[in-house]
Amino acid sequence: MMFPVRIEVIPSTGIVDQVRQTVPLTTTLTVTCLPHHGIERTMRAAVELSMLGYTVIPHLAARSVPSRAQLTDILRDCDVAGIGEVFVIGGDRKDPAGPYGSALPLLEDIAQYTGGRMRAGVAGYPEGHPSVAALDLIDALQEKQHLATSVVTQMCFSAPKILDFAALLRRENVDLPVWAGVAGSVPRTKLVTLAAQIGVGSSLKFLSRKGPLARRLLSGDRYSPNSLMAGLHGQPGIAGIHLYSFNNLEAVPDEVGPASSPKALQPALIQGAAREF
Ligand SMILES: NC(=O)C1=CN([C@@H]2O[C@H](COP(=O)(O)OP(=O)(O)OC[C@H]3O[C@@H](n4cnc5c(N)ncnc54)[C@H](O)[C@@H]3O)[C@@H](O)[C@H]2O)C=CC1
Ligand SMILES: Nc1nc(=O)c2c([nH]1)NC[C@@H]1CN(c3ccc(C(=O)N[C@@H](CCC(=O)O)C(=O)O)cc3)CN21
Repeated sequence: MMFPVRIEVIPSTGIVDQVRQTVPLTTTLTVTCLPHHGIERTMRAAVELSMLGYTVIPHLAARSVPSRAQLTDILRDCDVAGIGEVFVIGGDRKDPAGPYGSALPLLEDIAQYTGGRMRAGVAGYPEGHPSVAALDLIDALQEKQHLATSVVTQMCFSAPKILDFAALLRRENVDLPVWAGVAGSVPRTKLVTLAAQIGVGSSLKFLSRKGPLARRLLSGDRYSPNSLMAGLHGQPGIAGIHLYSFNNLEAVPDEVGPASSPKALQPALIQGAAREF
C-alpha cells in the first residue's frame, strides 16, 4: 500500500513558481502561516496553488486572524478556490491580532461559518511544547477533536516518540488520524537552530549522539528523513507523512518503506497520496 506524503511550504516570494517547476500537480501541499508574514500571504499562495490544480491546505494561525470579518473573507476565498481543508493552530504570535487566542474558538467559528463542511487539522506534540504543559496540550486536543479531522505532529526526529504519541492519543480517546511531521532534507545548521526554537531539541540531540542510525541520519551536511520515514511506514495510527520541506523541493523524498533510497521525485507515490486523502 502507498504511504501518502504531503508537503509543507513557506509562502516566500517565488514559491508558487518553484512548486510549479518541481512538484507534480497530484501532490497535497500545506502552506505555513508565520507571525511576520501574516495570513494574507498564506492565503495568496494557497489560492494560487489551488487554482493551478494542487490540493492545498492553508495554515490558519488563530492569533494572526485580525477579525471575524477577515475569517469570513478567508473562508470565502477557500470556497472560491476549492480549498476544503485547513490546518488550525494557535500560532506563534505573542499577542493575538484579533479575537482568537488559541485554536479552539477559531475552529468553532470555522465550523459555524462553513456549516461543518471545512475539514481541519490540529497540532500534536510528541516532544511537548516549550511553553505549554503536556496536560494542557492533551486537554486542548480532547476539546478540539470534535471539530477536527486529523492531527499533524510537530517536527520530531524519533519514530518511537511519534508512535508513542499516537498511542497516547488513543489512550486519551483522541481518535483522529495522525500525520507524522518529519523534516525534509535541510542543512544541519538550520535544523539545529530551528529545533531549539520550537522545543524539539531532545530527539535531535539523541540522534546526534547514538549509534549507526544517528550517524546515517545526521552524517554529512544535511539531515535526511529517509530512515525515519521507513520507521513510520505502516505503523498503526499513522495516516502518512507531513514533510516540512523548508522550500527545499528538489530533495523531497520519493518513496517510503524499508528499501527507501534517495532518488528523483517519483510522481507515482505522490499520486497515491492525493488519491487516498
Ligand atoms: N505544530 C505546528 O506546526 C505549529 C505550531 N505552532 C505552535 O502552536 C502553539 C499552540 O498552538 P496549538 O497547538 O494549536 O494549541 P492551541 O491553540 O489549541 O492551545 C493549546 C493550549 O496552549 C495555549 N496556547 C496557545 N497558543 C499559545 C501561545 N502562543 N503561547 C502560550 N500558550 C499558548 C492555549 O491557551 C491552550 O491552553 C503555538 O504557540 C505555536 O508555538 C505554531 C505554528 C505551527
Ligand atoms: N512553533 C512552531 N511554529 C511554526 O511556525 C512551525 C512549527 N512550530 N513547527 C513546524 C513548522 C516549521 N515551520 C517553519 C520553520 C522555519 C521556517 C523558516 O525557514 N523561517 C525562515 C524565514 C522564512 C521567511 O521569512 O520566508 C527563517 O529564517 O527563520 C518556516 C517555518 C513552521 N512550523
